[in-house]
Amino acid sequence: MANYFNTLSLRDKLKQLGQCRFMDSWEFSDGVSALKGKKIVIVGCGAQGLNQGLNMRDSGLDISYTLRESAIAEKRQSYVNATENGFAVGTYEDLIPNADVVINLTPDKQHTAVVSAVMPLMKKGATLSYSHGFNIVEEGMNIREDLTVIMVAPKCPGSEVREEYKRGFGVPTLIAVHPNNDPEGKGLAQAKAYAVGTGGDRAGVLMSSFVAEVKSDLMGEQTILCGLLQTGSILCFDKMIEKGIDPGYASKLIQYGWETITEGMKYGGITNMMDRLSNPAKIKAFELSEELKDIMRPLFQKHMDDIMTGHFSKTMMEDWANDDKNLLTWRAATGETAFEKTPAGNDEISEQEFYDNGVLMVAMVRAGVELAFEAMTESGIIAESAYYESLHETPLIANTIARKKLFEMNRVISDTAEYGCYLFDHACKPLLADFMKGIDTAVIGKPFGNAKNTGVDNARLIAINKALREHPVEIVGARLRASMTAMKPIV
Ligand SMILES: NC(=O)C1=CN([C@@H]2O[C@H](COP(=O)(O)OP(=O)(O)OC[C@H]3O[C@@H](n4cnc5c(N)ncnc54)[C@H](OP(=O)(O)O)[C@@H]3O)[C@@H](O)[C@H]2O)C=CC1
Ligand SMILES: CC[C@](O)(C(C)=O)C(=O)O
Ligand SMILES: [Mg+2]
Ligand SMILES: [Mg+2]
Repeated sequence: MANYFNTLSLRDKLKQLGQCRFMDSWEFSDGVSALKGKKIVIVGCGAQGLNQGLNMRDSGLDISYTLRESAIAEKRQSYVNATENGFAVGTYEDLIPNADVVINLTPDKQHTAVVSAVMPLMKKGATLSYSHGFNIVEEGMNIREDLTVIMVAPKCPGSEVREEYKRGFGVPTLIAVHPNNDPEGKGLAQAKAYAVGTGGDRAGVLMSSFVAEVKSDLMGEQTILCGLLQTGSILCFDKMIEKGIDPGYASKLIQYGWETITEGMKYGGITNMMDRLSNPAKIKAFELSEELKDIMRPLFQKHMDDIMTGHFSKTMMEDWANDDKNLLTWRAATGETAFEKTPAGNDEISEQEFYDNGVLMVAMVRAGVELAFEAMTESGIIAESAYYESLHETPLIANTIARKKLFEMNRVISDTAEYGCYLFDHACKPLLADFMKGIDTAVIGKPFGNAKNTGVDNARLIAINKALREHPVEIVGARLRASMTAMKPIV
């Protein structure tokens, strides 16, 4: 199998990378009808499998789960997830031959083996679905010609897919039909119905391509979404300890700080997050983030380049072939970091204090979101997609750190995201070593500035506000957030 993206002509690469249209809510007026009464079988019952299945069943669809025989025999967690929630569970032989739609929600590493096993059992004209296109785009998996191949990719962790649905809403979702596998022309209707089933249509759906999803998803998760949050957590924590801040306080400031400051960003973009700081602190955060952008830009560009050329996927697949040696070593090392091992203290930290004492964290978030967005859009990924994979998803990942630190984040995200996160983190920490030497508690751990002297230069403040507000991620973000709010009352 050859990397599918690399087999495309430049023209086709650019066409598929640039495929992205924000769909109107009227385009979902048929609801789940294209899937109503169809036998839908999900392979795997993990982070995405369980939560997508629960939503689709609540939306009136016929859902059952197929698991590998060992998972059923040993009553593993996936078996418990499915059976405790009242779903029928069976082997591939039991369920796949009657399935109209097979949804592959196993880890990316397993896709070639799983798809090779289920494909011969699938009935003629059935549909195979993914929530991430790695297998098709990076591994070049060829699917039987009579099968339709679609993708419905929620832009968030599985836990949020369920929580948002229960709130009567959904999470932004990207849908796609593989151009090589749409023999009956039904792929789009089924993908739309699936997005309605998970609640994705209520939050906004991007009509995209397998290629655009893979390249943007990999970039987001490696850099701002997971990689930089991991690097930032470790560096900020270690700096506070070096400077004598109470370890319990430092641990708490980081663990809950990302969630709090990115909540401000969720509502009003980088502009609002920065506006939560005092004027002198905002100017300092802007200066730090400019410096961070200059230092980290080549690393963000390298990740984007390695994703585009297939170098990243090639090296990760080498680790798959090596029994995940790197992944497992890096996972264990993360568990040993001082931040991970220091419990959060009992100090009360007010919402505003997370901003005031976390100026460096604000600067890191701004730098990371803008750099990721810039690297993606410079490479032909459309702004809407780049927004979801940078600014939009950062607060959702920050929530996982608030639950149980980096361990929880890396458990909830896919193994593919986890691998890329460590790769970025290992390159980024040394890159920021000199920068961190100049950092003290004025920007992490203690309030910035002197409460008695809050004066700033007007012209400088105006120029900074303009730069923040006019960044393209803010322009597209304001539009997308407005349409998400407009969609909510339709529910
Ligand atoms: N994690 C997330 O939030 C997101 C994930 N995605 C994508 O969704 C897909 C699923 O990822 P995720 O939910 O993280 O996966 P998980 O690791 O959470 O779940 C994997 C499931 O697959 C089963 N499984 C593992 N290996 C095999 C195998 N060889 N054969 C059959 N079943 C197997 C596991 O069961 P058992 O081991 O018991 O057999 C488990 O039920 C991936 O393509 C991922 O990129 C997309 C968006 C976000
Ligand atoms: C950010 C990581 C992710 O892409 C996701 C939750 O969207 C993943 O692969 O887990
Ligand atoms: Mg993702
Ligand atoms: Mg991913």
